[in-house]
Amino acid sequence: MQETTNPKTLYDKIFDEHVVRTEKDGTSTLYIDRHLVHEVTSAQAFEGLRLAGRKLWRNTSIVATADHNTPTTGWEKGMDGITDPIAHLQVITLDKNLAENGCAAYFPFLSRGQGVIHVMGPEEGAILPGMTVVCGDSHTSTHGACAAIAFGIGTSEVEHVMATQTLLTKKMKNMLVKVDGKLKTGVFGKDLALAVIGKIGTAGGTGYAIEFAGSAIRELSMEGRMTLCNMAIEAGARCGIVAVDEKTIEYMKGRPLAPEGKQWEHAVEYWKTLHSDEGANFDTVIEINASEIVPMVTWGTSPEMVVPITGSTPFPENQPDPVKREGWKRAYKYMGLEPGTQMTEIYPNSIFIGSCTNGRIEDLRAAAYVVKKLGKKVAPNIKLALVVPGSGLVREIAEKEGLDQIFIQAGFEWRRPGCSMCLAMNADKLSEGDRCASTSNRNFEGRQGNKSRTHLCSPAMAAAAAIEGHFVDVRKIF
Ligand SMILES: CC(C)[C@H](C(=O)O)[C@@H](O)C(=O)O
Ligand code: SF4
Repeated sequence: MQETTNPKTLYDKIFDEHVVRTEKDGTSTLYIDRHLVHEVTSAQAFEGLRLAGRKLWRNTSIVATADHNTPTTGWEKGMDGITDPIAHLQVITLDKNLAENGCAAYFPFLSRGQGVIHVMGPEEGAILPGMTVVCGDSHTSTHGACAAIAFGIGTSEVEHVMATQTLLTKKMKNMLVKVDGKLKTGVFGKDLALAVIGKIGTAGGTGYAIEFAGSAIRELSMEGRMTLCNMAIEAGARCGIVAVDEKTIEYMKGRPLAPEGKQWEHAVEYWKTLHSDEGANFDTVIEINASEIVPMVTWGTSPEMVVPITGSTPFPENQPDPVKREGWKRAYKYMGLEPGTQMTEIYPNSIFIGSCTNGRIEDLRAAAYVVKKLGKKVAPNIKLALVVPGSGLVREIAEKEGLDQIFIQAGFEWRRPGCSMCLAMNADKLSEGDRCASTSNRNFEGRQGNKSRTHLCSPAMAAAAAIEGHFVDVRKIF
């Protein structure tokens, strides 16, 4: 008799490999391979363990850094550079917890390798194909780009993983976002991410793991795939994932925590099986033609409030859903904008290039390319233009390539790595009424500072807005 195997999605394949047991109600005990840790969501978990007299089940699963609270200037002042007492305490508590408990790798504040956990993690080879990866941070979805199941968890779950190396969870449904065709020059992974969210909405992916597939995804670099998976959570999906291909394997090669020699060969053999099987069943399929995607910019206070740069802000009366209509009206008030405004007529006064969405080297290269090509200084209406590399390594590579000088000479500030102005948890904040072109992933009310306004876009778009003083169609620059 011929053996028949059930075709599986990539997500189901990795999930099933990690299930310890499944209860009748579908709750599974899932084994966790990699635990990423940062200063904001780990302190209580470590404290919980201590109080219970427990040890870490496998401290070598932990890779950690301090990123949210850390300043991006004044590093010469050492720990004193952290002026906020709570932030200061969180950062030294992380130091203490990791010294006491041990880990696979730790990049403390002020160290050369420090960076946003979701930028530094893949660079270190901490995330390998086929792994289950968690972190007390919603943008853990980023690591699905490495063909891993990666998702954010809460602080009590962080403690559970530390104590048991497992997590109680239910299998998500499978969604396939199939993107075929070619992205036009000047259109990036970020535009694709915003286009997907614009299409399915911020709740479109709720309950799903989204696999991104199709020729346009194969064309994306690993960095581009990370940008896309990073924003899966903004589409409501806790987890985004991309199958292994040659780019994935090439990316892993020689990374500090990647396997070597015989183990590498073994690993690669397994990694090559990490794709959805022919005929695997997806609960939902969305198809997108990459060649139709135009650079995108958000106009409102949710990532789904997004339009192409060639368009204008929408009219609430055309929104059929009454809840959304009210949301739009509120967003207009908050953003200080009118319906029907051409996107190219929006003038930010601040620029933020960085974050775990777009703080990678190819992002800085794209931004620097635009700055150099336009050949001018930051526009007079821009009072603050920050470039914040996502990690120490990104900063080093950028400096070797002279990107820092391109930015500095044009009037940008070149900062140390960290979450920075992505969220108002450190000294990099906007003031009331400020309007920012930002390469981050969230444009919620107050996200970058009390009563500040955020327009999400690609690094090329943010760089162009810095120089021209307003949003422009960056396709013309490339
Ligand atoms: C602070 C952290 C828990 C939070 C997250 O979970 O994503 C932050 O990184 C964010 O981007 O809002
Ligand atoms: S860069 Fe922003 S989105 Fe990413 S982890 Fe930091 S705060 Fe969260």
